[in-house]
Amino acid sequence: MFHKRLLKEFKDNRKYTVGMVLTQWVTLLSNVALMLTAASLIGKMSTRSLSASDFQNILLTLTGVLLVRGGMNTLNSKFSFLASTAVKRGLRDKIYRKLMEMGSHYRETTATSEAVQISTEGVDQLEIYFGKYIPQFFYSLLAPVTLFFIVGSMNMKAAAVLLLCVPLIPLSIVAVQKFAKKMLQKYWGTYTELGDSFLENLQGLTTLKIYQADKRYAEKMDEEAEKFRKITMRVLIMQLNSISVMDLVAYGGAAAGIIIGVLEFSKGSISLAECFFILMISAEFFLPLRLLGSFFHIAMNGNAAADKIFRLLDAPVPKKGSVEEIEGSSMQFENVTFGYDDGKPVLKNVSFQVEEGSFTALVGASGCGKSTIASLLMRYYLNYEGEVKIGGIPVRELNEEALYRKVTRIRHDSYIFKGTVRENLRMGKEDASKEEMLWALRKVNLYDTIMEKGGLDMQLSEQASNLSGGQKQRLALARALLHDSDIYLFDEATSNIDAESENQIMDVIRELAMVKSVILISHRLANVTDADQILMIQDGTVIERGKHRELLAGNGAYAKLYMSQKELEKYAGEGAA
Ligand SMILES: Nc1ncnc2c1ncn2[C@@H]1O[C@H](COP(=O)(O)OP(=O)(O)OP(=O)(O)O)[C@@H](O)[C@H]1O
Repeated sequence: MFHKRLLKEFKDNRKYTVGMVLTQWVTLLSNVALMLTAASLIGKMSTRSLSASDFQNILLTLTGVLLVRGGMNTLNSKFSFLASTAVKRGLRDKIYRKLMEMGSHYRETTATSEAVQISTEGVDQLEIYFGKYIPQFFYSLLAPVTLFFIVGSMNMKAAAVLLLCVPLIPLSIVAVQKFAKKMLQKYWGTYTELGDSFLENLQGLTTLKIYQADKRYAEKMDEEAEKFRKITMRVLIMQLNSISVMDLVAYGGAAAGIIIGVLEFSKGSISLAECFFILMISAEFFLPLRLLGSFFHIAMNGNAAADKIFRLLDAPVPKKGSVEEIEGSSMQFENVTFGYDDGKPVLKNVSFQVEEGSFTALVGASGCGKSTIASLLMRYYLNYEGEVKIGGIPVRELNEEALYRKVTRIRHDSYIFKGTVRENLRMGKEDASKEEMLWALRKVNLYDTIMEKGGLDMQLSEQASNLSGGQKQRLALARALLHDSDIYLFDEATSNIDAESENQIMDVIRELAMVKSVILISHRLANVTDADQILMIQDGTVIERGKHRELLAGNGAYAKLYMSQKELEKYAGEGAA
């Protein structure tokens, strides 16, 4: 019935729940007063003993009831609003803080689309849960008992029949609940899956178009949408059916009470006025529970959403490091073994040292583990054996801010934000002066291009789609230069771009390597020949290490790969000529 954890987390909301129950109860009492007055009026009409003061009474009662109902409704809506906004704000705040705490690690437990869905629609589902369902639950217990005593004071038999029929509604709700819980979980699962593929397909639309796979994927998404439509329809059918069952019970119960009332009147046990009152009030025994039943499915949906929200809130947060300052900029891998979720080791007993201010290149076939090494240095994963150190301090102990001040990673798909060039550059250095920004643009040979397009105020579209691939990557490099960290990790920073941009970027990297510690991951071995050390990686293991000349002389895997690339580039060059 209730999500215990939700109630515990928001126990401050109890005062609003009490307020809502009380306002509904006072409204019920005022309705009873009105019905009693109306019933006595009818009674007097039957005995022809009606006087002018009776009309006055009913008018006064009616005005009083209207005023009380109006006041109570306003109060009720206010409490409902306060309860639901407190929950929505509280939960969204918790989700936000959790996501901030987890940083990029949140993706290990929750897909981005799911995080968005649960913090928007998921949280909205709880509005009715707290604002309507919970108070209605308690009011549904209070109302029939109150009415039992009022009707019981007139006729115990009718009151007992009405009260005994009331539990049939919750019984039907419990029966539906058993069936509904699984269905609603499935509904949410299908919903988030659909959101996931929608987001992914939208982001990859250009790729899908290029490979003419958009139609196939559209059909796949249609199938998923159809699956979602079917489960939504099943949920709606279940809700409608259960409301029909509740209606049957509610109106059946009220009819039973009315029949008893009429029989009692015909036996002379109650007056006509009392009979009329029972006739008018009997439905009130059931209406609160019936309304509860209609909120029930929304509440169950809220329960399923709450499960998802708490799964995110309970996800383990990677241990925060406490070291706030890193002195040196050397790097060490000491017997590091690591695998992703599937447990298969990607890095096997990797050890190497990068001296402060030196230039190290990581090379090897695709999938051998180069980027994984960069990810461990960036502290993206902590569940490895061995030790990864920066400046002699294990990265596990490093505070993320300190690490990001120390290390800048530039990937082949660096993210450029929609906005001006200035805004993007200032991500690298918040207080960068105009001169510094222009210096960085000159360094990466982008100054003239940007000046032609509006200078630092040039508007960049989403993902900088109004720049070429090479320009975009050079802008990312300019931003990284402004960051001015002691360590730079270039992770395939020159892949997929034109040769001119590649050469310009490589010139900057070489220059940078004279004053900073640089690790360069590159497929193209011609780019790494100047490195102080080259690590040749194969299947997650460092199989060769040394300078370019040493490795060539060794005639091992590196030498073979270098020669074969050289041959290929020679043929390509000749072909182009
Ligand atoms: N997030 C991840 N989850 C699971 N497996 C992953 C993940 N990232 C990489 N892998 C796997 O780990 C292995 C090493 O990947 P990694 O990206 O480190 O290789 P790489 O040498 O950088 O490759 P490339 O040169 O193609 O970029 C691959 O088999 C890859 O499939």
